[in-house]
Amino acid sequence: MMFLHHRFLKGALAAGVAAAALVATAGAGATAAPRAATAPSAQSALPAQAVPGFPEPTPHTQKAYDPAADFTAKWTRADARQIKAMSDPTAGSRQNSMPEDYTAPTVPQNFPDMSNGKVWVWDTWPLTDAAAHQYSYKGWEVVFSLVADRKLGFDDRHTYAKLGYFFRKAGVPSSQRPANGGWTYGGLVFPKGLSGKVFEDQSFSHQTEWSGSTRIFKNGEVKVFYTAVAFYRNAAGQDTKPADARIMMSPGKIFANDKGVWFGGFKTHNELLKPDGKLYQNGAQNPYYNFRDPFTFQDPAHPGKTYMVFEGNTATQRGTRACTTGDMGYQPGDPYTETPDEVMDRNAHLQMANVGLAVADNTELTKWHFLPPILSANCVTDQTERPQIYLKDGKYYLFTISHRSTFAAGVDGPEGVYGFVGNGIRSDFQPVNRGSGLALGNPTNLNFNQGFPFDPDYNQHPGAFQAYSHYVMPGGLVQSFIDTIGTKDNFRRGGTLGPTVRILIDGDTTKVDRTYGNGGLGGYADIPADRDIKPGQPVS
Ligand SMILES: OC[C@H]1O[C@@](CO)(OC[C@@]2(O[C@H]3O[C@H](CO)[C@@H](O)[C@H](O)[C@H]3O)O[C@H](CO)[C@@H](O)[C@@H]2O)[C@@H](O)[C@@H]1O
Repeated sequence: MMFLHHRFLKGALAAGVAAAALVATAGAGATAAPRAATAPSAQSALPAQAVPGFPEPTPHTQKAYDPAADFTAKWTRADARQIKAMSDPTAGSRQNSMPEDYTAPTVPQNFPDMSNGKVWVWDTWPLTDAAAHQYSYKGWEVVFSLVADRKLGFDDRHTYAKLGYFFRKAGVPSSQRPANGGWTYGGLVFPKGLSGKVFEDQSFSHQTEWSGSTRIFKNGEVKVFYTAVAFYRNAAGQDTKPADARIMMSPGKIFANDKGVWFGGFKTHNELLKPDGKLYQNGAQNPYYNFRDPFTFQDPAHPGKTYMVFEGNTATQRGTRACTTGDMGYQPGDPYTETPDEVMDRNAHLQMANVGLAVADNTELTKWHFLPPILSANCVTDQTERPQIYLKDGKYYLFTISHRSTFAAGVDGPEGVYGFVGNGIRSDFQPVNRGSGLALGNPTNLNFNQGFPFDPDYNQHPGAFQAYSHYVMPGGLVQSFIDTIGTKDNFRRGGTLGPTVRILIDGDTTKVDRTYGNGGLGGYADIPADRDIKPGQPVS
């Protein structure tokens, strides 16, 4: 069965009404901020060739700071412009095509379904310890996924999302697994009704569980970190989110026998954090604020402490003209520069993403406090989603995902993974790959000069929306879910995990490994554990 994809709808509607379509989507529960509240996108009115030349990326020192310090690295507009600089065939490009090194191979439309039609599946993460080692438990690999009933349209899934899990036998080579990865759907993780108790106003029309990470400790103890979101029906019959999202933690236990895996506990749901309006924007400041996707970890440089990165926004009132010269990031002599006022006149200041940092105040991980954000993308993009800290060769990588539609006026990039490298969890992070930040994008027929939103060339590539919500695993393996494959006249929605790909991470570069799997495409839903744990065994 095919569902009409809202992206293609927007593409067909063209720029004049696209902003209205975005507002409508947001009213139905989306948190992607429209670029302009009332007017059509300012960027669509730009001349076809708005960029006469390219700036250099902003220099970033990668210097490390104390995690509690008040230093926030910037992903600047000059940095983000490198995405175009390395892909535009006409404009003195560094590369003369969208570089294959940062582009995922195209996924075919005849993909298998990992849940065999039971549920829609999207954001997914493995069972790990605080160092991101992926554990099997008594010989079973386990993953956690946002799931929703297949009776819903795929784009309605966010409003009804719950946390589910899958398991499969560990230690089987990908080539010997069934095409869909061989996972068994275990059902929902939490007992019904508990994750929504945190909201003072219980009159929500529905309440959802968003992403997330799950950590394993000794004796089969697990802690699930997730985002609680409540939707309230307004007089016009739309679902809105007046209550701030909460970052939550619920402790439970994993059990397994030779037949499979199940969980107990999850009776207590602890509220850890809600946006404070000082470091992290809240709903009173912006109805389209983003606050979610906790990822917890320990930093070898700060033993005994547990940290969390999460998706946030700069804490200004929506519409505040808060972007600075530093957010632009241009250097003296750059052939192309913009002033903050120029870009804010085009509403770029409605896109104010950051990556947040918090630290636990107790060993039970039930009490936390905010630290200043580690990265801001003011006037660059509105969403830096599902951030994760990834340690390799003594470097600290910050990976995050971003939609094309959330880039600010005048900057652009494909759906995919963006990466930043530094020397600590708080660092002057340098965007990877020619200073752009693009680590792994969906394949596109990019023509960045046609303006937002959804230029026809972009949408004509069947892979432009093939994958989202990537998660970078040990060994550079990257898993993601399939969103839509095809063009507007012939497409198939996903709702299942796509083929795992591998990126080679080396210093400030990443590169798609096309020798991995079949031309770079590994097994579908292939999330291999790299450690096995028995009950009672300490987890490193
Ligand atoms: O389901 C919520 C979790 O999913 C994440 C990452 O996948 O957020 C994705 C996000 O985008 C989806 O909705 C958009 C608008 O409806 C749509 O344009 C996009 O294609 C979808 O992937 O979901 C929220 C809510 O709709 C939106 O703000 C995000 O961009 C993750 O961050 C959430 O925990």
